[in-house]
Amino acid sequence: MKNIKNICIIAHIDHGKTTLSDRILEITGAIEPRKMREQYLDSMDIERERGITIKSHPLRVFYKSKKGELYEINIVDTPGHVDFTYEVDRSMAAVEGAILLVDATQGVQAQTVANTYKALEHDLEIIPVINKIDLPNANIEETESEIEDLIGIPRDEIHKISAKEGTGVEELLELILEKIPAPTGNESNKLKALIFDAKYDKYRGVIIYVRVFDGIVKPGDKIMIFSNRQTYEVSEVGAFTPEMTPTKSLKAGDIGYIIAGIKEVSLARVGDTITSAIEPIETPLPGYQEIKPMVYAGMYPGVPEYYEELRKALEKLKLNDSALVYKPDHSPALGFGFRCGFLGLLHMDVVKERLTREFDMTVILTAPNVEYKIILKDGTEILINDPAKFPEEGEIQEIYEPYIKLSIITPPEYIGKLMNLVQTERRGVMISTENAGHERVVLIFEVPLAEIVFDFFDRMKAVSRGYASMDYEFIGYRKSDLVKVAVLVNKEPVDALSIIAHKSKAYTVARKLVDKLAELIPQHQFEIPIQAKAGGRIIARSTIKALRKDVLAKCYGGDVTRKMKLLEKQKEGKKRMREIGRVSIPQEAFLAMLRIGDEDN
Ligand SMILES: Nc1nc2c(ncn2[C@@H]2O[C@H](COP(=O)(O)OP(=O)(O)OP(=O)(O)O)[C@@H](O)[C@H]2O)c(=O)[nH]1
Repeated sequence: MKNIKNICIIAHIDHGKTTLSDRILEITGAIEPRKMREQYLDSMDIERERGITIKSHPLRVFYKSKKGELYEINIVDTPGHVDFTYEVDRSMAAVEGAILLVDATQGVQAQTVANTYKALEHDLEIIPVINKIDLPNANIEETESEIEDLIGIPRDEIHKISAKEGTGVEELLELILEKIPAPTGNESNKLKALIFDAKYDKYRGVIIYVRVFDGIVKPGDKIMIFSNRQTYEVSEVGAFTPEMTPTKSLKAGDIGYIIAGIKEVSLARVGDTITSAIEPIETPLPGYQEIKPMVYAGMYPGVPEYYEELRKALEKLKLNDSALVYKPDHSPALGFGFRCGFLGLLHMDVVKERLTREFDMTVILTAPNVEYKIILKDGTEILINDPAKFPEEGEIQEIYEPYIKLSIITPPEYIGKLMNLVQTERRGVMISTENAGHERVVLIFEVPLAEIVFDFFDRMKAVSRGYASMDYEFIGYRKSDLVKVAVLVNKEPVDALSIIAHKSKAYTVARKLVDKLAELIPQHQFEIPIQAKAGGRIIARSTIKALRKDVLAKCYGGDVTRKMKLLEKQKEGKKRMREIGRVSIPQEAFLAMLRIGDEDN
């Protein structure tokens, strides 16, 4: 087993992870250069379009060292987005070492630091690597200072490469052999394997990505998934070369996949342990957690009759997305739908896009929310993630909201604007600042999660001209002074539009919300008042003036087909509207809350 090395690559988006993997595949001759791109990059369209990799395949290559010894190197991917922190953690539990890859033109970013700390917690051996040294604007010395200051690795240990041109990549492979410890574990022990990812395949069911710590697993074996005690018979095991290639077995130290007729990914969750059904181990691998959603939103079919279709689509999505949770819900305004939980806003967008692309479903999503903990006057504690279901003010004793530790890395010139954004606009409190090299500062804040789930990322990028990067972690619930702001359209409450706001901001938020709604809801034949109500009082009001014009008036004298077209167009538009009382509310209005910051940008 001493000739196996298992590693992950920690890198910020675009710092060159894929390019480095490609080069390694090429150098080790795992794949013909001509075939490489299409084969390796088989991730989802959405990921490509947004320029992020949520997760790609692990890789297994064989490398003959300069001394002539043959090694198996397994490279596991770590997703580069804060929504998927738990998956990063589990991927790290599957390996013994990490390559910390930093772009010489961009320097160290927040996510890179967070993931490096995580690697240190897992006791991984870290090899720091500066990439893109071929570029004329590479700032190698400054990047070295940043790595030294932020991570505490001396600069003479930092390796330099150009993943694009291949410079230093072979030396990097030698460094991996030299520095990364071989996996420990014993083939003759009982089977103990960690699930670090799972994908759903239409034809083959769930494909589990595993790291075997002890024992051997092969086709025909009966395995058990530890947390739910379900047993399955293994039909295939294999390695990622990079395409899935069946092997006779997977042994202690190996990374590979198992197929065992599992029907949905939620039965084989990331972090769970696989053991033998005949001779199970007693204690599972540490670190398994049920994934908990951070952000919730209501999801309703664009047309009410499509409820059943939406239910089926969500069921299918859930087959390969174990982090998605949903339960049936009903809103007086929007009818039957679902309350869905997501890991974060990126995850929410991915789900929404997949519904559109893969199932041709248009959905109405309400503004995302965090989950509040409420202590009622009678002492009961409840968790609420839907503002519409907030108890009456008179029943509430105390409200607690989730807080996060937010770290932002930025060039010093943007400190003022960022502090203003976090402290003045988002109720954040600064905890510390620290210099990293000469050109970067790390700012640490504590902020309510609710304040960053909306448009924080975009605002941060805007005020820092794209230079700041962020990362956050959940730190617990804190008592807070919050109120529900309900919205009435034409005197009727529209539950799906209600929001939770801090008391100090309720007036401003309510004002902006009613104004935005007045912009987004089209004029009708009558005047429509839009009111915001909090603590039993109307705190803001806006009015949509009555429409006097007849739509067909402008067609006067025109031919009948033109009139028909116009009416047809109106009908199309109506599909995306919801009738609340006598008022048609377009889908955008339900996300008005997300857009009230638009004019400040
Ligand atoms: N000049 C130069 N460009 C590089 C080098 N390495 C990567 N690049 C370029 O940097 C860009 C991003 O590289 P990727 O390998 O896609 O980065 P990544 O980290 O995999 O990005 P994500 O998968 O989106 O997280 C691409 O345009 C690469 O061609 C290098 O050593 N030199």
